[in-house]
Amino acid sequence: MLESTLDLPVEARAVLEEEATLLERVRAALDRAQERAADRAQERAARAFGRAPRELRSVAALRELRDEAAAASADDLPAVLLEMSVRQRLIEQEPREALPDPLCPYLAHLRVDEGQGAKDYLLGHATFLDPSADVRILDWRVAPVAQIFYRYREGDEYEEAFPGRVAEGVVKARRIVVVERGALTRIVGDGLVLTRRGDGRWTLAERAALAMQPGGAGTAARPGSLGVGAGAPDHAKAADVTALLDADQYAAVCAPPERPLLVLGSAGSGKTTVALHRLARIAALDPARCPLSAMNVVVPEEGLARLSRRLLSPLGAGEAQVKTLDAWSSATAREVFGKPIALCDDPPALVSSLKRHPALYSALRERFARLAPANTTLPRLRRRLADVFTDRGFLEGVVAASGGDLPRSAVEETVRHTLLQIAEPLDRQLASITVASMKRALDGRAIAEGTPDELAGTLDVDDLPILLFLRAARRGLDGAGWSHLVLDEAEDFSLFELFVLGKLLGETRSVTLAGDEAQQTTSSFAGWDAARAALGVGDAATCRLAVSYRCPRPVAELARRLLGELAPEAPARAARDGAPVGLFRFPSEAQAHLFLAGALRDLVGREPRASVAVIARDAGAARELHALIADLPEARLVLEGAFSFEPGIDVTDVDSAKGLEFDYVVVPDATAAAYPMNHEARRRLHVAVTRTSHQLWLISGAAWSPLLGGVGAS
Ligand SMILES: Nc1ncnc2c1ncn2[C@@H]1O[C@H](COP(=O)(O)OP(=O)(O)OP(=O)(O)O)[C@@H](O)[C@H]1O
Repeated sequence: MLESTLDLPVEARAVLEEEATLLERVRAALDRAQERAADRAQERAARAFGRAPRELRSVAALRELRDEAAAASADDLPAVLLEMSVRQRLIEQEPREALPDPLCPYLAHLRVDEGQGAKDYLLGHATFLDPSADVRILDWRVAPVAQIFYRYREGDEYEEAFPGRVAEGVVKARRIVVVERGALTRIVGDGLVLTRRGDGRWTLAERAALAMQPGGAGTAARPGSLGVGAGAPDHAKAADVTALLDADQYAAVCAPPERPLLVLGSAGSGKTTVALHRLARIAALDPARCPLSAMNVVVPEEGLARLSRRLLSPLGAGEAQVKTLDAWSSATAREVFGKPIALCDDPPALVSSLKRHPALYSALRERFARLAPANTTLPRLRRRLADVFTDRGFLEGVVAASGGDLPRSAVEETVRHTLLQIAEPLDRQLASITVASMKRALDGRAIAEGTPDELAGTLDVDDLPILLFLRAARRGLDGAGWSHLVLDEAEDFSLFELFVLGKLLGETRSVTLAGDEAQQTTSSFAGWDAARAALGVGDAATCRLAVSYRCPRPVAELARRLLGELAPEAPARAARDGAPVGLFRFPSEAQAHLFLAGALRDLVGREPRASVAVIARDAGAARELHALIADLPEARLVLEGAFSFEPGIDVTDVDSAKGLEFDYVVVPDATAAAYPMNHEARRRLHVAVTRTSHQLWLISGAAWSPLLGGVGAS
């Protein structure tokens, strides 16, 4: 340790020594606590079973018994199995005391002086106190001291009302601490950043200077080279975001649980982070009233659902239910209507747009204002919906009210699709034929498979929220008993979905909506007032996050330019500088692809820990690109959101990548054909580029997208 810090100035060395000593003290205290916990568990076992506890609880002994069982004779087997089950139960019953993880016991260090000498507090995900060792680790979710950490900076005087007292003092030290596999690897103080390099030596940077380096990696991007070192093997792990929350984010996280909250902000400003931290805090504050099993997160896409689960787990909230909108509406429809509903796999995009549009919501409210509750059974609602979607006059009214969002062709397309869906399924038409083989096509498939007849008898997944809305509006829905609800990427929820979710939320009203209108990728957004009203929380407080943390400045600036007139008035402040955006245009698509494949191969060799996304305009384009690098073990085609979040290259499309982030993003088709001059293309390209946390490349094998304006020309 000492030798590895010799190059550092005295003060930096002192900080490092201090943190190393503190970590050592914590580790020793945790070791002792673990031993005590084990002893207590053994005593309990001894009391309960009257047998030598250590021997009973031994996992090794259980393994031996398992081997014995495999070789036991039929006569001996019952006795061996009985013994095994007793031991297994004992091991399972062993109460797990929630001690902090010794390999990463805390995230931050706060030293305060309230007039009686300095006192050290550590913030982590679980509370652990050992006064005799002067160790205080506090759970950030519930400890009042966390307020001081998030609201003040080093040297600040503070005054905070805590339960039963007013705390006054001075912040002596405020440091974010990164511990990886039990070893200190980074200390971020308010004025300095200390990082342990791969060779074990420590380096020092000014905090402000660090923010100006691309990806914090300290390496400049070379023109034509993808990668700034973020995924290099010796790159230190980033600090836990829980320790990084800014004062506005922390205030939103601490908003009263019963108060509905709308969290707005540009891409990468921390909306998901705030929403999930708020959920975790509410559960920790009152686990009896707000059990995690009754907390729900609903998001539009599978990728974000997976990411949300990963983010909730270290916050101690891994048991919260995370669902996609489609999974939620299918499960709810099954529950409410009491039977499974056959769904059409791939409804036409235009029909989906119409079914999610706010103009349809208004029109249906009016049309069914007097629907009798008795007419809200599934068969009757289906019939009424079929009438609606084959009523050209009504649909033309919806298109006219859509303000140009929906083209006239949506009317015919919806009528045609609905007629196929309400046709009598072939199975039923052929019911009189009893020989099964006669109901199969020549290739052995079911006779309707792959034909328009396959649609007969189905509904679209977008019909389910409409059916549920009609049912809920006329007959109500039983509350789901949820204690908190998070709706992320809420700009993509339809008013039907919001209405039904609001009814299920019932009296609780504990809800966090997070969204960004500039990122809407479906036709459903009706404005935040309408969204709040449909959800039944018209009085929700609004919090606007102003700093863009994910994207480096060049990417944030490009993203804003792409939005053009759709950009919010006040630009978000980019938290750091970074590598310039790479722009590469080639005369043909084939050349563009060859160039990209080469750059990706180089990058995974140099930075095996990097996450790279190649975000194509749609699934078909993603498939083609993946074929080019399919031989690379690091390359994965991800179309249904099945992201692994492992290092490597995800070749995917805009819809799948929504809400996610990657070290490096490549848009392989920034062409006029893929992103023409219209609002939808603006928002989609904006979503793609803002997935970047370190470096962005735009590639075109034809004319640049006009949305890039002067950027592409240069
Ligand atoms: N205060 C902060 N300091 C540093 N990093 C932060 C901070 N808040 C959030 N982040 C990081 O910024 C990134 C973006 O956060 P998050 O995904 O919550 O943003 P978002 O607003 O939901 O983005 P999007 O709208 O694009 O889905 C994440 O890597 C998160 O850990």
